[in-house]
Amino acid sequence: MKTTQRLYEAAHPIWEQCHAHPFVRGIGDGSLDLEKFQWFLLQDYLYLFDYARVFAYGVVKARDPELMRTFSANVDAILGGEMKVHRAYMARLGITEEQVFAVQPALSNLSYTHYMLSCAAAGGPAEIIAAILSCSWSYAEIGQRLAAIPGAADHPFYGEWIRSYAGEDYQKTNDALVELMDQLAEGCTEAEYRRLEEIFVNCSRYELGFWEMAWTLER
Ligand SMILES: Cc1ncc(C[n+]2csc(CCO)c2C)c(N)n1
Repeated sequence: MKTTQRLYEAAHPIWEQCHAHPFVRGIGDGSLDLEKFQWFLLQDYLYLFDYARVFAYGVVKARDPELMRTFSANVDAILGGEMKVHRAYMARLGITEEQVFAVQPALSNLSYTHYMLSCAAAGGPAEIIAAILSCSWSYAEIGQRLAAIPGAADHPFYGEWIRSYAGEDYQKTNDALVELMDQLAEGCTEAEYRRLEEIFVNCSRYELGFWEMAWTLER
């Protein structure tokens, strides 16, 4: 069985809780409170800077120049591309970047990003991709599932969010990370695999916590 298939199965029950979470369902049926989405957006914007830093650790730790380029391209894509959707929503909601940086990260957010950063600092490229993958992959699946709900992708407010994660570009970016995880885990021992699974499952737990943080407006 592929490494990523094992990882997927290990995290599956937590991912199902993400799909069933009222925040995610609310994006799908358009009923989500704007206040909750706005809080999510502010927290997520802060999250993305640390997420980019996790990839930056990959640039430092990679021995192979091609892998270095991959990590570097991801840093660039997050700081440029991923943040475009956020900035577009911030413009619609009248939020400036200065206002975002004045916000304190919720502990669920801070704990999540610091966990990823500590895994990246202690580990190598495989641990870094394991830490990054549940974020990328779970959003790819959430985007696809939400886009399959009739009318959801055409919602005047939440449609753009759904289309960006369900879109081909984003799905391809995620597929490349899934493939990279399998490459980097090739030939690893069972003990090394267990460490990757521990990281992947913990990050999935943090993903669930992030939805809950936004839903409860955790300060
Ligand atoms: C809490 C949280 N988890 C996942 C993502 C999704 N995400 C973050 S960066 C990126 C680009 C691919 O590496 C994607 C899809 C998010 N925005 N916020």
